[in-house]
Amino acid sequence: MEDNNRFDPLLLTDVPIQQQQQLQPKPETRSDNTFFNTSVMAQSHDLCFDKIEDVSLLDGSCEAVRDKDCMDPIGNNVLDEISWRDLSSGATGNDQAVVLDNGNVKKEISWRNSISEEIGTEDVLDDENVKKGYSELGLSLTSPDLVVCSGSPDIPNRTYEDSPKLLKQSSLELSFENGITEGSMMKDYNNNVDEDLGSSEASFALLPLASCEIMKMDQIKLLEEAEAYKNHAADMNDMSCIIQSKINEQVTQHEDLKIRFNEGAKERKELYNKIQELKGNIRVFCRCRPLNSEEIAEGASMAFDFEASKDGELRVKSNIAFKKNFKFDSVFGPEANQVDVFEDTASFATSVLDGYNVCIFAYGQTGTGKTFTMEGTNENRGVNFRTLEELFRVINERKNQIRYEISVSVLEVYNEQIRDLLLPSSQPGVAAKRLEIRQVGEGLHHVPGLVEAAVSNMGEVWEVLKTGSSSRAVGSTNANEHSSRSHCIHCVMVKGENLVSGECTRSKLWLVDLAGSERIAKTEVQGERLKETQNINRSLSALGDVISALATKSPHIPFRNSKLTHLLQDSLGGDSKTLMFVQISPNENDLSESLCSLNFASRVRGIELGPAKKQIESSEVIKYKQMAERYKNEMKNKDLQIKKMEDSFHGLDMKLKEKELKNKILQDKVKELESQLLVERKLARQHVDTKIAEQQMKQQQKDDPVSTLSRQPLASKPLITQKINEESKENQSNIIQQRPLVEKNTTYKLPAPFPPARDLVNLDDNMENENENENEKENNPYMPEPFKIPKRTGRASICTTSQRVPVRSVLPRRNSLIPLPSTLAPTKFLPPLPSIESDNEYLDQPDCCVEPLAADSPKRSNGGGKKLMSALRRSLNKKNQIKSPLQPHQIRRAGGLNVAVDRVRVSIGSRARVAHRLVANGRRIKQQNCMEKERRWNIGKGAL
Ligand SMILES: Nc1ncnc2c1ncn2[C@@H]1O[C@H](COP(=O)(O)OP(=O)(O)OP(=O)(O)O)[C@@H](O)[C@H]1O
Repeated sequence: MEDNNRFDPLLLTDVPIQQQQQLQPKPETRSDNTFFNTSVMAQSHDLCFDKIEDVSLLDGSCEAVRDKDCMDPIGNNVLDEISWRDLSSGATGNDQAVVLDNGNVKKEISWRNSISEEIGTEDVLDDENVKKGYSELGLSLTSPDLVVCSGSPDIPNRTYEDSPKLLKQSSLELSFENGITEGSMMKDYNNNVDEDLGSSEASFALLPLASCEIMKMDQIKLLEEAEAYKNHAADMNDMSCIIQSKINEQVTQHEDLKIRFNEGAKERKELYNKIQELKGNIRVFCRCRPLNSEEIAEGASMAFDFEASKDGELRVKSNIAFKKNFKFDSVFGPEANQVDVFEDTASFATSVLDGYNVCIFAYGQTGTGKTFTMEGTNENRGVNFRTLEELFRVINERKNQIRYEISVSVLEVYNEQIRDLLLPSSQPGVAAKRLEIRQVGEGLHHVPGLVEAAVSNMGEVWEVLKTGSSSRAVGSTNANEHSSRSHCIHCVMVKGENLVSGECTRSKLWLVDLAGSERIAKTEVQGERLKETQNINRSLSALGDVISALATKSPHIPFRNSKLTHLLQDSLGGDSKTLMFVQISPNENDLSESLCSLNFASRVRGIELGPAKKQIESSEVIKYKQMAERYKNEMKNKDLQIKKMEDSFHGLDMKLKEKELKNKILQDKVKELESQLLVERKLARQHVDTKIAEQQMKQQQKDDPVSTLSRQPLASKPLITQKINEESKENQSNIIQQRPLVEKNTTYKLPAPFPPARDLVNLDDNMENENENENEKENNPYMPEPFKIPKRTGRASICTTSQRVPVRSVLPRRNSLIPLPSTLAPTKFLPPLPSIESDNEYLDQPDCCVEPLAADSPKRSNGGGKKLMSALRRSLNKKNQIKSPLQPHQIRRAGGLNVAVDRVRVSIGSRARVAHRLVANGRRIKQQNCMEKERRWNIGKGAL
């Protein structure tokens, strides 16, 4: 069995299993034990040749092998052996000659086994010789196949021509008969050995016999081994099948495990993210730059142990006095590239598209790689570019469900001033437009007037980023050749509209590259750089205060202490997701600064703000927003209208004042005219009286010349006339003084209900008559009671007709003897106003009534009286006209004002101040009127 397990390296290693199977001997060949039987020999030969053929098959052909491996001694021997075998079988020609019985075979075997013992003597075959012989024969039990195939390399070169000699020898050997004893055989054999030992040929002579024996042995072994091979091959086949299936099983199991592991890792990450979100959505990544060439040249050593650091842990090297480990969400060592860093950052880009506000900012000491991480270089683009690239990638993925609009703004906070880096004027050295932060809603801050560049692809994005970057304030310091002297902020505004649900989102992504904190003593900055550094440090310390307040859940968070914190208020306040890159230097010399940054970052990581809020705008909200916008516009328009109205009111107010002034002037004039008119009227009346008296006298004289003579002439009462004249003058002045102003009529109230229009004139007449009579009475107490005209309806004229007026039996006497002026002063009158209003006004003024003519006046019948009456009427009209032009205006205006005030009240609602002013104006006017009235009354009283 042990042999069975021994595999020929040639067969097992180089020959495929199938070919090995072909090499197996046929099982029938084992059924016959007769080795020297022709058939057995033939079989054995066949087997050998088969084997050799197979060998030749492996190498191409026997010939090929021979040609190819002619220098190989083993190969040569094998081939020689084969050729010899061919020849020997062919040369004997008689199969019977080689027939041996089983007993001989056994003997032969036993001899072989005992040969070494029996030879025993030095001169026969010592061990060495046996070994030599064996080796010469190529006997090798350990490699039975090679017994056939190999010869000893020590065997001298034999040629095919040697074969007949060997064959002859072989034939001799094979001619032993069955009865040959072991001893004789040994003897003969020894003799032969003795004979042949001396010469090399003798050894060759032994070969055929040995070869046969060996062949027999080989035959057996070959058969056994062939069987074993066969079995083994079958086993191997089975085994290989099993192994193959096991391998397949393992592979599938491995794949399965791999998938499950990935799923598990993903789930773990999601859960971790959820925990982070619940904690407060501030995540902190730590990144350390590699040592730069200068540091390497100086022989600086690494302050951190990144190899030992794992799973977000940062270990400070132990040889340093201060030992501390920090824990962050991710730690990127010096060997980490931009792709590695962005791998963990990409999820934030997706969050922006999902409607969350996101803020990513880099913080750290100057020269630690903040700008490298955020902006990167052309070859190694940073987070800014990659995040936008990711945005567009996801937008493209979601293009069938959601429509997005992206715009980018770039600004910087330089020396506590906000500058727009996309404005063309923002070139270095050019005074930039100053911008301020405004609160546009609850928790929403905005910088009005900031340029928002709409971008739709990465080409446009890159242009915007380049423009912003080129305008940024950069200076050279000891710590960094291209040190950022300002906080650079990219604001990406994302508007999303879900095409299916109609849900709208409006979110912002802030990408902030902070200016580096630096120790002034260390960097030795001066002048402008010093000022910049102080501002940078101040704003970073304000950021630190905000972080501390947030961490301690202070009720007041000092966001407004710096422009930077004011801008980042929305991001740090809790509604958004925040990622902070804390950048550190690997140099041991910078350890104190690095530790400061790391402590700060740890505090940031400890802040718990609660989950981020999705910035959703539902369709309803949008509708209401649009409505609010519309109303806002309408309000704006109304405000404009009100302003216009205010202006026009102001103009009207001015005009009103002007007109009041004019009015006053006119009133004065009216007063003057009225007094003039009164005088004229008195004069006219006197004249008329005189005329009447004259006529009466004449009439009386005619009727009764005697009595006329006995009567005291009118001229005999001069004193009375004089008295009357004096009284008349006094009355006149009193009347003028007592007479109210025309405008007073606007507030003057009629004592009785207003009479119908048609009665006005009659009423007028009656009133005039009454007044007249009273005046007359005053003037002349002896005067008899006048005749009262009964009230009539219908249109009445001042110029009454003789038919309408009843003849008075006794006419009153007039005492006035003052002569009339030759002509009345011509006055230009405007045509009388036909309105009732004017009549009313007229009626409102009892002092201004036209004196009625006596119904029995002889003037009625003559033209002179008519003329006078018409002159009086014209005068009266003139008075009316002089008085009235302003009055209707005033009334109308007052009405207009009221209406306007009402309108204003209706239209502007809360804007009552305009109306108030107008009302106040109205009130003022009224007050003025009252005061005027009072004043006049007082004057009047005083006069009385
Ligand atoms: N991870 C990195 N790999 C290779 N080089 C880096 C890395 N980080 C930074 N650098 C290099 O270090 C130098 C300083 O980096 P950078 O200007 O980004 O620092 P900074 O923190 O922005 O400085 P400052 O605050 O002064 O602006 C640059 O030359 C940059 O290329």
